[in-house]
Amino acid sequence: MTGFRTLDDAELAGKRVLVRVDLNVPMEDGKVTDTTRIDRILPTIREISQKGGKTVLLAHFGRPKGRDEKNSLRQVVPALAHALGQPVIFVDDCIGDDVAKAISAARNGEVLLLENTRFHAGDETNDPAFVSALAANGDLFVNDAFSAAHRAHASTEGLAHVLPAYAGRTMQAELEALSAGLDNPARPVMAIVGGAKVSTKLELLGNLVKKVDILAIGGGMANTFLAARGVDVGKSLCEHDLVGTAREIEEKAKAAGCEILLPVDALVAREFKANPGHRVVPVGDVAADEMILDAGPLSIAEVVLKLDTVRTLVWNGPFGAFELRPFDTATVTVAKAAAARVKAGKLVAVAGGGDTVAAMNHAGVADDLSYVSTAGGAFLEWMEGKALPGVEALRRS
Ligand SMILES: Nc1ncnc2c1ncn2[C@@H]1O[C@H](COP(=O)(O)OP(=O)(O)O)[C@@H](O)[C@H]1O
Ligand SMILES: O=C(OP(=O)(O)O)[C@H](O)COP(=O)(O)O
Repeated sequence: MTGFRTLDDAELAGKRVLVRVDLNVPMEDGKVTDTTRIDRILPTIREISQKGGKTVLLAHFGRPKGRDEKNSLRQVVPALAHALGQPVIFVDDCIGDDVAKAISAARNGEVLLLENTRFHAGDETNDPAFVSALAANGDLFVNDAFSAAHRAHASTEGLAHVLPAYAGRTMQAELEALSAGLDNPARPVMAIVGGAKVSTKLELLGNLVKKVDILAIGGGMANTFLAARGVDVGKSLCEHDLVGTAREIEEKAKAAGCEILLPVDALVAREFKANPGHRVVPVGDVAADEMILDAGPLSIAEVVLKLDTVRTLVWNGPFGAFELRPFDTATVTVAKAAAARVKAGKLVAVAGGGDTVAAMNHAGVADDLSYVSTAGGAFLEWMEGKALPGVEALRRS
């Protein structure tokens, strides 16, 4: 890979190597339910250990406001240690003397995981004092978190300016695979954007509609667009204060000649749990106390038909609450349809995002798509053609 220093360029023996990774993994009852993000960082950690460095992992989990046990990275330790096949030393802060002592006590080749960087406000504000406090415990910085590279945070961007900085093996692999698959995508291109992170992903659809021919919208994102069209979505996940933005995106799509597909029917329920009483309704018939939890059969059929008209698919965000049956139906059906077309050589399909990867694994197609990225928001911003702060900071000056 040109333009970046990689682990090939780093002198690692005896060094304290701060490695930014993405451990924002799907969890249920305190257990990791999809280990893809963990599995992808293993090559970097193992290489640092083999070359005699101490790996000091930095990561965020969730979007905490201050310290909160629910978002502690301690709960990720068993899955990480199991995948790595060696113990992981957990330190319950990411800056300060206790961190320094734990690193100094560790032997070369050992692996430490520091507590959630977002427990300190300075991470997200990229506060220079917090950057210095993080940097005090490292000799080198390796960024292996492509999926968090759209964030200009202290642990993703700031550190690269104060320590010798290198791209990790996953960062390298993601950039190479996305460039190879999508730099000049075969047209027409369809994007599917769903999921729950409506406010952070809605804005970027305004640019995405200029890059793709069809945009199929699902999940909480679709509910916000439906509300913008005057549909009553009941208790559904929906950012009502963003309906103006949704309308603007529809206008931009029209101007750019991008077709927007919204669900015409839905699976609705009164409770957010597996196998509740649910019904299939046209989107105009959602009762005030019901939630849309998945796209309905007509909507699924429309998306599957469109797959036959496009040559490239990019996908972030599930169509529904796929962790709960039967609200995995739309995501699983479309995933299988995409995988079949990839297998037949008719489609290049790239899917990405922490929960999207889990959904593709759940559908049993993760190995059948053209590429599965660990990144969701970062992947969409990369698709838009935006410079990602975490990547830009790694470029050789
Ligand atoms: N209609 C819906 N209502 C509530 N949650 C939904 C709905 N559709 C999808 N979701 C949720 O969206 C989450 C994934 O969203 P997001 O974090 O944006 O995806 P990713 O991590 O792949 O980028 C899943 O946990 C899923 O349950
Ligand atoms: O899970 C992540 O992104 P994704 O949901 O877009 O895949 C990353 O860890 C970034 O998390 P953030 O969107 O809270 O900054």
